[in-house]
Parts: sequence; C-alpha cells; structure tokens
Amino acid sequence: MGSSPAVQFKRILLKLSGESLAGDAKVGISASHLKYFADEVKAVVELGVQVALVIGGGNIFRGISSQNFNLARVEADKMGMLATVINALALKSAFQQQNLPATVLSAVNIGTFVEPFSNERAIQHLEAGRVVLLAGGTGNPFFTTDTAGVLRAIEIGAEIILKGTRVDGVYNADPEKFEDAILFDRLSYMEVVRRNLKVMDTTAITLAMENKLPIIVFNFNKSGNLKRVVLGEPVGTKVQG
Ligand SMILES: Nc1ncnc2c1ncn2[C@@H]1O[C@H](COP(=O)(O)OP(=O)(O)O)[C@@H](O)[C@H]1O
Ligand SMILES: O=c1ccn([C@@H]2O[C@H](COP(=O)(O)OP(=O)(O)O)[C@@H](O)[C@H]2O)c(=O)[nH]1
Repeated sequence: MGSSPAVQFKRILLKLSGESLAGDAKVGISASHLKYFADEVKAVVELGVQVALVIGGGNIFRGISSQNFNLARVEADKMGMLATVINALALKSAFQQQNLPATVLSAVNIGTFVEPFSNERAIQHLEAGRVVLLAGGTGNPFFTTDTAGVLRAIEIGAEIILKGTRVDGVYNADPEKFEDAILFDRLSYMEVVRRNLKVMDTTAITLAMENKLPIIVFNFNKSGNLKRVVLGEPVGTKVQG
C-alpha cells in the first residue's frame, strides 16, 4: 500500500485569468464558472492550505485593447484594474455561498466596498482561514495581473504561484495555434524568457526569478487539477531556477 499523498504547501497564490470566469462568449461572468471556482478552491482549503487568489480582468476589459476604443492607455489600464475588482466581488459572493469564507483586498482604493491591500492584512485573513481575493492588480498601469500575482505571492510569503490556465502547462509554442506544440514538465525562468514562451509576461517571470518564487502552470479547467498540484502530483509545468 502506498502512503497517501502529502500536502506540499502551507500558503499558495493562485492566479486565474478573468477570461476563465466567462462562458463561451469569453466576456462577462458565468454563474456556473463561479461555482466551479468555489468548488476547486474549497477542495484545497479543506486540505488546510491558505489560498490567496489574484484574479484578472480580461473578461471585462484589457488595457492593451485600448487602441480599439481610442482610449488613453493609462485610463484603459485603470478600467482593467477596476474590472478585476468586479470579478473579485463576484468570487467573494460565490465562495461565501459555498460556505467558504472569503474577503477582497484591493490595490486600488475603492472606499467602502473593499479593504485596501496590505501584506499584513492579507496574512491576518489567511491565518483566520479566509480565502483572500487580491483585486486591482498591482495598482499601476502597464502591468498585468500575472505580475501582480508574483508580487503578492512574494509579499505575503506564499511558497509558490500556481497559474491556472486553459492549457496543460507551458509548451514550446502556443498550443492554441500549433497543434504539434510540445509540453514541458519543467523549465528554468531563463528558458521561458529566452524562448519567448508567452504564458506569462517577462516582468512576471523575472520578478519570480529574482525572488526564487517557483511557478506551476497548469490546466485549471480540469476538475481536481488544483488539488493534484497541491498534493504534489506531476501536473502542469514547473518553472524554477
Ligand atoms: N508557450 C506557451 N505555452 C502555453 N501557453 C501559451 C504559450 N504561448 C501562449 N500561450 C497562451 O497563453 C494562454 C494562457 O494564459 P492565460 O493568462 O491563462 O490566458 P490569457 O492570456 O488569454 O488571459 C494559453 O491559453 C495559451 O493560448
Ligand atoms: O497591475 C495591473 C494589472 C492589470 N492592469 C490592467 O487590467 C487589465 C486586466 O488584467 P489582465 O489582462 O492581466 O487580466 P487577465 O488576462 O488575467 O484576465 C490589464 O489588461 C491592464 O489593463 C493594470 O493596468 N495593472
């Protein structure tokens, strides 16, 4: 008889894209996707893992698409950051409906709706057993929520950033464009940068590298995968030194 798998992490930072909250139309928020997020996250909280979650905003607005609307980039990025707050509020409510205590901390000052982010507050909430939804990205234009994920992981002392996507990990080319793309089990940070593998932006990768924060990129759309990663099963691609 094999021993049961052991939980690998005490505290994780989970990064999920805004689009993963949308239905097939890739815009807006889908009720069934909210429920799915709650179920997947609850399964690891029940293992005793502290979960901080950085959510993107691409299902509502991306600053990079500002040219399409003839908007100034900085204003468009503010809209993108606000979009992440909307997603975080939706997730908080969905988590609470599944009896999963959750709270939102925002990098952008939203007044009375949500608490402002501080690393101490985040850690207090995590230690009190709440899922901490980190909204507003980094609070600065020209950054992404992937970079916010790495930054917050380091600030709150998470052992790893888990980036959930709709593909199985990091490939040698975009698997949505190249059918014969090959999946890596592991990669160094420098290989991701050198090979220009666009699964996370370079700012996020180099910040992780400088702070020795390991990254696992995995398919969040496969139910149970988040739990498998936390239990140390070989799921996705591990990026580290
Ligand atoms: N080398 C690569 N390996 C894996 N995915 C890649 C790669 N290059 C580009 N991608 C794309 O990155 C996406 C994952 O990033 P994610 O942040 O979840 O989505 P998005 O950027 O659309 O919000 C995948 O769906 C995939 O199409
Ligand atoms: O620190 C940040 C994080 C995000 N954004 C803006 O918010 C949008 C949504 O974030 P992102 O594209 O990372 O979301 P995702 O792709 O994960 O859904 C971005 O396009 C940017 O316009 C920003 O300006 N600063």
